[in-house]
Amino acid sequence: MEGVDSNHMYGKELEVGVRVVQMACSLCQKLQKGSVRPSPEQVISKDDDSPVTVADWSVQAMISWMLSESFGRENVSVVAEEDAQTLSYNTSTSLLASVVATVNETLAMSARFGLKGPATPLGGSEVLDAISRCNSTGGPVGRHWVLDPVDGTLGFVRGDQYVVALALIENGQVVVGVLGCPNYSIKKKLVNDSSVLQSDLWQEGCVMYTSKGSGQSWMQQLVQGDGSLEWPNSASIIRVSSIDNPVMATFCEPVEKANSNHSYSAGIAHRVGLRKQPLRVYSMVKYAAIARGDAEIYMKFAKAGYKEKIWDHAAGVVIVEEAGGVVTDAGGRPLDFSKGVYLEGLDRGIVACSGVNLHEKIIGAVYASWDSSDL
Ligand SMILES: Nc1ncnc2c1ncn2[C@@H]1O[C@H](COP(=O)(O)OS(=O)(=O)O)[C@@H](OP(=O)(O)O)[C@H]1O
Ligand SMILES: [Mg+2]
Repeated sequence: MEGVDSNHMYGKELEVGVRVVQMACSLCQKLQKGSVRPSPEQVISKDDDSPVTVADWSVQAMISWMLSESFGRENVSVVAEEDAQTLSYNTSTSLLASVVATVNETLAMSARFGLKGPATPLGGSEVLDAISRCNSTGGPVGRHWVLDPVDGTLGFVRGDQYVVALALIENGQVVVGVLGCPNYSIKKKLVNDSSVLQSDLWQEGCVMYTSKGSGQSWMQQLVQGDGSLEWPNSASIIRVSSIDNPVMATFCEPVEKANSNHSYSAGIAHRVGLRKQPLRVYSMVKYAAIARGDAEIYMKFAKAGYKEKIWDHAAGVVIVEEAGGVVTDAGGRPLDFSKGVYLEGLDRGIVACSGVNLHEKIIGAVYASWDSSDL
């Protein structure tokens, strides 16, 4: 019952990654549940109409700062979703103040997560600097951290599923993946005792992680309350589902029709004989569900012209693969993380499956139906 330890390849990167993602989840939970939950005016619309909140900027600042501290600023290249422009406007003083307060409150808990915080609280310019440093564009050479501070921001704002996603790419390959899922519970063992509420048997939130080539993905509980993170820790190996009969399979897809064509995926589902209603879930929790065997298929077919970003997939893909699953584009080719910020050359969409049989069926159905679709 122990997680991958620091003797493992990428041991230090994995350990620091898990620690900072745990800390980031704690930050997000406080914001999502607490009195400081973002008010509507603190949910800002970006140029692509997607929302951004204090949580997105605070997580990015905190993780960027911690990675620099742990590996040396000059060695760290981070490709991440947010920039600091909006926060730097004169009109954003109170927004920046909220971010700075949230970052410092979180960094003050560093010791509980086995990390070292700053000697004195960070100022506004240091926080802006930490966010802006994550402007790397990645590429085929060297090491690049890839961060989606809050993936599924809509889910976060609505009190639903979201993740903190951190990955490390080395020479174009995803080598470490960490997914923090604050609202995706771990089911504890069922207890045959009527005095115990079943709802008390669920532990809130989990963190999944892996390193490439380990052949194993792991899941641990989210640190709750005043708890501390132990490492190597008590974690469980997760494995994809063994179901390969389409009749029994569950498929998941994005909640928003704007992000994936629901009627096209329904057509694919019909062709391969999937019977269950789709599980519509915000964020990379869809990859998490495949990795731990709660669903068998994840399909995403974005509108023509939309370019998928590496931070929306990197951590989820490696965790699914190491848990025994298959992830490709809709043409059946591996996703290419070596081309910078975007998954360049992506063919039609993304298909993640628990095994090769289901995967072959879905890809076959895409080839058989694409020309008659309006995508
Ligand atoms: N037009 C369009 N098409 C496809 N994908 C888009 C599009 N616009 C945005 N995005 C990206 O989708 C991320 C959310 O994807 P999800 O799978 O979680 O979708 S959904 O929220 O469940 O509908 C979302 O991630 P976050 O911004 O981190 O929430 C975006 O990066
Ligand atoms: Mg995202």
